[in-house]
Amino acid sequence: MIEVSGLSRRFRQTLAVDDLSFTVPPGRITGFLGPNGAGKTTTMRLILGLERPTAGRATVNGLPYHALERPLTQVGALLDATAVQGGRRADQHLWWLARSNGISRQRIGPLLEFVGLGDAGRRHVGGFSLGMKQRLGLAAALLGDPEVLLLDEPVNGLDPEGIRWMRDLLKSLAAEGRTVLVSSHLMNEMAVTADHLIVIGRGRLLADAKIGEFVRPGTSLEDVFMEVIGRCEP
Ligand SMILES: Nc1ncnc2c1ncn2[C@@H]1O[C@H](COP(=O)(O)OP(=O)(O)OP(=O)(O)O)[C@@H](O)[C@H]1O
Repeated sequence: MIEVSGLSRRFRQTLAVDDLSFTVPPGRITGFLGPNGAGKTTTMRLILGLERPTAGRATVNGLPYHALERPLTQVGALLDATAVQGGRRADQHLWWLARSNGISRQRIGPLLEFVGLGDAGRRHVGGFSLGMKQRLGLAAALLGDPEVLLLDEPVNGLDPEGIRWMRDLLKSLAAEGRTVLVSSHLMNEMAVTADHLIVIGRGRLLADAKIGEFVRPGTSLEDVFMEVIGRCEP
C-alpha cells in the first residue's frame, strides 16, 4: 500500500507536486498518467525518499521510505533505467544492490533469466540497449521480492514482445496481491494494463478512478485523457 497525503515539492519557481493525495492499494495495477512535466517522476522520487517533500508525506506500508528495514525487500522501483554504472556487469550491479539489503546472491541468476537477460549477465551494462537496461532495471526492482512496485515508464524501449511480457508480468504481480504503480505515456497500453488510474497535471490530482469509470463506452482512454488534462491548462 502506498499513501500520499498533502504532498508538495517545490523546485525554486516550479511547484512540481502540488498538495497531492491518493492511495495505491494492493491487488491491482494503478496507472499513473500525466503530460510531460506533470510531476509523476517527482512524486515517485518523493515516495522513494529520493526527494524531500516541501509539505505533506508519502508512506509505503505505513512508513516513510527511510524508515523501512531492508527497503528493497518491501518496495522495488524502476525509475531511470539508464542511470546504471556502465562499467559494471549486469550480475555485479544486482549483487551490489542485493548485498546492501541482505538478499541472497542465489536470486540473481534466475532473475536475470526471468527478465530475458540470462545470456547477458556477465556483460557490461554500458553496452546494453535501452530495452536491455529496462529489463535489468526490472530485475533490480524485483530483487527483494517486494510487495510494492513503482515503475516509471517501464515499457520504454521494449520491443512488442517485451511490451506484452511486461503487461502480463504486471498483471500477475497484481494478481499475487502486490501493489503496482506504473506510469506511461502510451494510452493504448495503459488501457489494456491498468485497473485504476491516477491522473495528474501541473502537480495536481485531476482524476482518481477505476478505468471503467474513467473511459466511458464509445470513448478511448486517449480521448478522455486529453479532455481531462485540457481542463488544467492555464
Ligand atoms: N531537480 C529538479 N530541479 C528543478 N526542477 C525539477 C527537478 N525535477 C523536476 N523538476 C521540474 O518539476 C516538474 C515535474 O517534473 P517531473 O519529471 O516530475 O514530471 P513527469 O510527469 O515525470 O514528466 P515526464 O512525463 O516528462 O517524464 C517539471 O517542471 C520539471 O522541470
